[in-house]
Amino acid sequence: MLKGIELTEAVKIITENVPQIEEKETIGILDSLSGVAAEDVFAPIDNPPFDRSPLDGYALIAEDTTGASRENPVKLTVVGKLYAGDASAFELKPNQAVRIMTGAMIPQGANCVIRQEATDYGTETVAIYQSLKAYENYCYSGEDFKKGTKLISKGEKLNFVHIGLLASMGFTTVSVYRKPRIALLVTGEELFVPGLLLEQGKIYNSNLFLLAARLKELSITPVYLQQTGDDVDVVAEKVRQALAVSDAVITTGGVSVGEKDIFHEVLPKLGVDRKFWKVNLKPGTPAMFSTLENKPILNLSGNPFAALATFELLARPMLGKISRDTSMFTSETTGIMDSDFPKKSKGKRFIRAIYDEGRVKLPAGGHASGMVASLKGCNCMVEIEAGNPGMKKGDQAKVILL
Ligand SMILES: Nc1nc2c(c(=O)[nH]1)N[C@H]1C(S)=C(S)[C@@H](COP(=O)(O)OP(=O)(O)OC[C@H]3O[C@@H](n4cnc5c(N)ncnc54)[C@H](O)[C@@H]3O)O[C@H]1N2
Ligand code: MOO
Repeated sequence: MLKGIELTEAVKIITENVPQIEEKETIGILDSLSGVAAEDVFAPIDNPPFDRSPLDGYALIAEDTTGASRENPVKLTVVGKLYAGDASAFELKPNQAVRIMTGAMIPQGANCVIRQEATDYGTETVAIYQSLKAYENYCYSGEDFKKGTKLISKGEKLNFVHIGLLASMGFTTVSVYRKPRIALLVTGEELFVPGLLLEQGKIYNSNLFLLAARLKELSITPVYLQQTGDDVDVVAEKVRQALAVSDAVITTGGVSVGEKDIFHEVLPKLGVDRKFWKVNLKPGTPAMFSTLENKPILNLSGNPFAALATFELLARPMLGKISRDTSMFTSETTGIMDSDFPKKSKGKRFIRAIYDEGRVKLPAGGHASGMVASLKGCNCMVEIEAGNPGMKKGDQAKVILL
């Protein structure tokens, strides 16, 4: 088999040849979940916007409570009541208190709040059973964030915390980079749509669903999902259609050396600039990458695990670059093998596995690239370097987290 390029080289070629999304859009904050901030966001207000009570109790002047205890209470005159949401018009004088609820503005002149449990709950006058220090039980305006603070930086991926924060600043919309539009096209005359009764020689198309679901997990909704046979002209037309509506096209099947491995004919027909064919890894060796008018086409192997492995290794860096979402890049760790895994082939190999607190377990089922069932429960791939005859129990393994 023709020698391919190394994985690092393949990733470099991909990331150097895909454009980043430049278009920004202003969308509702809830719709921005998992979007990438296109601008810095500065707080337009202090939060909280006013000094407020953290307790249900009485706002008062700490100096009035000196020496107060249950045996020796201090009596203060209650001059009014403040609920959360009330605008305070009070100006407290010595020996006065205001009945106050959690979240209400602390009135002018008061410098602390006593919890109601340390009083007699009085309405005209209140007995104070405890001595307080100035600014005890006191929430300052701006203690969460000050007006002008940069709370979100351009390039940050927005999660539920960012969205809560945007709301707490009073924003209803936020500027994000447009989400990438990804097209998925799977090829193969043998493919049947799930739901139809299988005929002899046919299999259900699982790749389209596997990869579409994976994209969704990565917070990308594919814009084009198509299954087609092995007709070169039809596939070429579908790729054209897919490119017209997307930022990148990912396909599976038809990239190896068989007579129906049609992408060798489809790509020249489209007039693409093919950047590589074959990467020195298993599964998914015959992956191909091209660009057409600056848009990437990534052709992955048809075997479901090969498609998934190369999606993780090649498509995710591509998506990371396009979307500017750095969490799209896979992360690595190391773990100790719980069992042996002998490797026959000489080249680099990725196997499915389960990473759990520093240990790497292998699933019970088979590891062939056409096998899907044993993928269940797997959350990583172990990278076994070229030349390594296999992993032994107790070996340290390089783990790519899925
Ligand atoms: N003589 C050689 N034969 C093969 C070689 C080789 O070097 N010399 N390489 C093998 C390797 S490695 C791989 S990987 C496969 C890759 O083939 P393709 O990427 O061209 O994929 P297909 O032939 O179309 O399909 C492979 C396999 O996967 C099944 N498949 C395809 N699409 C789907 C789908 N959407 N859902 C589920 N399963 C799918 C397909 O039926 C095949 O069984 O080539 C080897 N051959
Ligand atoms: O490259 Mo393939 O190992 O059979 O998926």
